[in-house]
Formats: sequence, structure tokens, C-alpha cells
Amino acid sequence: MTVRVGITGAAGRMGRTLVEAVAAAEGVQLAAALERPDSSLIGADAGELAGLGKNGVAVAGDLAEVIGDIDVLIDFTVPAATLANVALCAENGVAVVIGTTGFTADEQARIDAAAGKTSVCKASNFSTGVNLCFKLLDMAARVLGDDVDIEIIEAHHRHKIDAPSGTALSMGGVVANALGRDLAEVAVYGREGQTGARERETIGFATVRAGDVVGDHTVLFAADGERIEITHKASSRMSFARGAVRAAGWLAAKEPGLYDMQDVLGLKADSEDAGQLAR
Ligand SMILES: NC(=O)C1=CN([C@@H]2O[C@H](COP(=O)(O)OP(=O)(O)OC[C@H]3O[C@@H](n4cnc5c(N)ncnc54)[C@H](OP(=O)(O)O)[C@@H]3O)[C@@H](O)[C@H]2O)C=CC1
Ligand SMILES: O=C(O)C1=N[C@H](C(=O)O)C[C@H](O)C1
Repeated sequence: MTVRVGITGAAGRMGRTLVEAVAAAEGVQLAAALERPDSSLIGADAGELAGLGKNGVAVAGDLAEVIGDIDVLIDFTVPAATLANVALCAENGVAVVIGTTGFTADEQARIDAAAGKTSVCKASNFSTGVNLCFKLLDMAARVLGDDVDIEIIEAHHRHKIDAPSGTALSMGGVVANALGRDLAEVAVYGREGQTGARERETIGFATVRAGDVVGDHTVLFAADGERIEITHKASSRMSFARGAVRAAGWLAAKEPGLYDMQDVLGLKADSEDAGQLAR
């Protein structure tokens, strides 16, 4: 069976890469591409926007008009748009792959509720490498325990609108969970002025926004006398897009529920909690 895919934000950085990734993948077919209703790109050819040449899919402005043509929606936009799209997909039994980051806890609760009606796969990062790093981080935190200071450093391009990145927050969630800490209580988002000495249980976040950095993440485990750094560097958005398209093909056959990329990659078997936190 060929899975019919819709892509929102089809002219965005990830949207264009997703159109390219769908064209290169087997078992999926681009059935709809969407932008804002008032976008000057409505009616444009989605393949041409992605630099592939015409593919015959005209950019639409209203998800309700094309929802019957798709099995899975892939959404990498902004939280408000994603939430509206997820609600419509849930009403129509269409599965959703969510790559958007920057949701509040209340917004996440709305996604959780929608996952009671349709299948949803949400991940802060769809690259295989980052999902492997989540597993490595879980192991490192469990082995190193309370003997290290943990800091998370991330860098992204100048256009990114949320901070810290969703991936950095997921990494913080994985290590906090492994150590039995509550990230909301121990996270320190940047430091300035008379901060006082570092408290061992805190998990620090540092954010860099500059140029065209696709996405770099380092988790530093620092002890007296040695340091371990687990780093992932993305050099192409295709690493995220390929994973999201793989997730779309996988999700089409799933029962309603909330899944993540750890489910898609089969990485949950020996550490349920690490995967749950990787959303
Ligand atoms: N999970 C993962 O693996 C990854 C997640 N991301 C996340 O994906 C999201 C998008 O990133 P990126 O592609 O770089 O961003 P872009 O700004 O390049 O693209 C966002 C797209 O969404 C559209 N959009 C914005 N607001 C609305 C709206 N209200 N209604 C409809 N469409 C809207 C934009 O249109 P317009 O230009 O008109 O505003 C644009 O086409 C971010 O949250 C980012 O963090 C990114 C990479 C990987
Ligand atoms: O906005 C981006 O570009 C990215 N966002 C995601 C995040 O917030 O973690 C994933 C990736 O790092 C790129």
C-alpha cells in the first residue's frame, strides 16, 4: 500500500526538504502540500518549490479541503498551526507526524488528547543519530550518576524562534530521568551575574544562535579530573526529513496513540522511559 502524505509549511526550510525526502522514499507519495491560506505561494507547484521540478501537487491553503486525500500529515511549522492541524486530523482519523518544537505543557496536553483519537508520532528530532544519542545519554547518566556536573550546549541558525531547542530539552529530560531528577526543578536556562557556585543536581542549558548552523547538540558530563562529551552535529536537514518520512510510513498502520522516533526505530525495548522523554 502506498501511504498518501500531506506536508504543511511546504515552502519552509523543513517543508521543502520533506517534499524532497518523500520523492526519494519508497511506499509514500506526496498527495498534498500546504501553506498559510493568504500565502502568495498558493497554487505553486510543490516540486518546483523544493527544487525538484514539477510534481503536479499544487500548494493548498486549507487543510480541510485536502484532508480526504491523505493518510498521514507531516507537520513542521509553529505550535499554533500544528495544534489546529492536529485537531482536524484527529476529527478525520488522519495520522500526524509532528516535528514542530516549542510547545507549552498545556499545548502538549492537547496533543496527548488528540492521540486518543488518531495515531500521532511526535519527536523533537527525527534523525537516527540524535535518537541513538538519547540512548547513549541514558547510559552515561546512569553510570556517572551524581559524580558529574551536566551541561547541555546547543547551536542553531539565526532564524530559529524557540530556545532551548526541543532536542536539548529532550536530552535534559533523558538525563534527568536517568538520575531520578525532575527537569522542571533542576534546569538552569543560562547564567548571568552573581550566580553563586554550581549546585551538583542542576542541569544547565546554553544556547547559541548564529549563521546557518543546522543543529549542534553537546551534553557535557564533567567530573574532577575528566570530562565526557556526547555530541551530535547535523550538517543537512535531510537527516531530519528522512526520519520523519520513515515515521509517516510506519505510523500509517498504527492504532491511535502517542508514539515517538524511538518507537519507529525500535529503540524502546530495554529502556521505556528514555524513549518517552525523547519527544
Ligand atoms: N523534529 C525535528 O526533527 C525538527 C524540528 N524542526 C522544527 O520544525 C519547525 C519548523 O522549522 P523550519 O522549517 O526551520 O521553519 P520555517 O520557518 O522555515 O518553516 C515553517 C513553515 O511553517 C509555516 N507557518 C508558520 N506559521 C504558520 C501558520 N500559522 N499557519 C500555517 N503555516 C505556518 C511557514 O510559513 P511562513 O513562512 O508564511 O510563516 C513556513 O512555511 C520548528 O519548530 C523547528 O524547531 C526543525 C528541524 C528538525
Ligand atoms: O529549528 C531547527 O532548525 C531545529 N529544531 C529542532 C529542535 O528544536 O531541536 C531539531 C533540530 O535541532 C533543528
